[in-house]
Amino acid sequence: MYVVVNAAQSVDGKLSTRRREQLRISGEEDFDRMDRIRAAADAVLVGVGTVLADDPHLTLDEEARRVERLRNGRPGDPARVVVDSTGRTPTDARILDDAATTYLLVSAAATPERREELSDAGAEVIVAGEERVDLLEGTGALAEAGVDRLMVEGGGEVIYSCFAAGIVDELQVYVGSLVVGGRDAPTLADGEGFLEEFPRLELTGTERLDDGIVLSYGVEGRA
Ligand SMILES: NC(=O)C1=CN([C@@H]2O[C@H](COP(=O)(O)OP(=O)(O)OC[C@H]3O[C@@H](n4cnc5c(N)ncnc54)[C@H](O)[C@@H]3O)[C@@H](O)[C@H]2O)C=CC1
Ligand SMILES: Nc1nc(O)c(N)c(N[C@@H]2O[C@H](COP(=O)(O)O)[C@@H](O)[C@H]2O)n1
Repeated sequence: MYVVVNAAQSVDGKLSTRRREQLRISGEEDFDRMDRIRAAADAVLVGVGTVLADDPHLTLDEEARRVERLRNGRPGDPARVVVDSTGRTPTDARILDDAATTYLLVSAAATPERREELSDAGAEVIVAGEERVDLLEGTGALAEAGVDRLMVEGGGEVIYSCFAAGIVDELQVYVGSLVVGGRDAPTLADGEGFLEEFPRLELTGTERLDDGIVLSYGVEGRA
């Protein structure tokens, strides 16, 4: 499976404010670029923190659906994936509507009753891990379900875990021209943080879009 992480951050590395409310960092050109990455993916993944904060839909806009998905011979939207150990995704979340398949990666900590409720709400529930979702196991199950190319949109906890699990092949970051600040505001990679064996990146491209810049990286050690 090929994994591409895409996110938008402020100049000081924040994904949103300390209140964790959705913050528009990208402009129109960058949202179009994001849509093209979504269109090329078999599935788009976020953490439950993002679902609770943003209630995202994670579908394509009409133009991306028409041009990109059809061009790749795969009409329709990519699947949606939520990393959600205990099954906190609300059953009326937009991500559970019938616009596309939605996989919920839960752990054994999600009760059978909660798994059934989420399944009744339309989710394909996959159990991976004991306490927290085990991303290697979870992405392995997604690969078995036919996901060859996965886009990770965030937030900071899940992006960190993807790097820690060693599954990231490519990182694209849009750096918007604003300062957000706040020691408790989510950043591109939160979690525990690395003390050694930092993921090393190779800068593969830069592009000015809107009033910001896209930085593209490959991850060293990934073919
Ligand atoms: N600017 C951007 O591009 C984006 C911004 N955001 C922002 O990020 C914020 C949400 O980010 P976070 O709070 O970091 O939440 P998150 O979306 O990264 O979800 C983290 C949660 O997922 C669950 N989880 C289960 N297994 C896990 C594992 N193995 N590793 C990590 N998490 C696991 C935990 O409950 C954890 O708290 C919101 O403010 C949202 O608006 C989110 C996506 C993109
Ligand atoms: N690329 C990007 N730029 C921003 O400025 C953002 N705030 C985000 N957030 C992500 O986009 C999701 C919204 O998806 P829908 O429009 O609901 O499909 C949100 O949940 C974040 O993942 N991304």
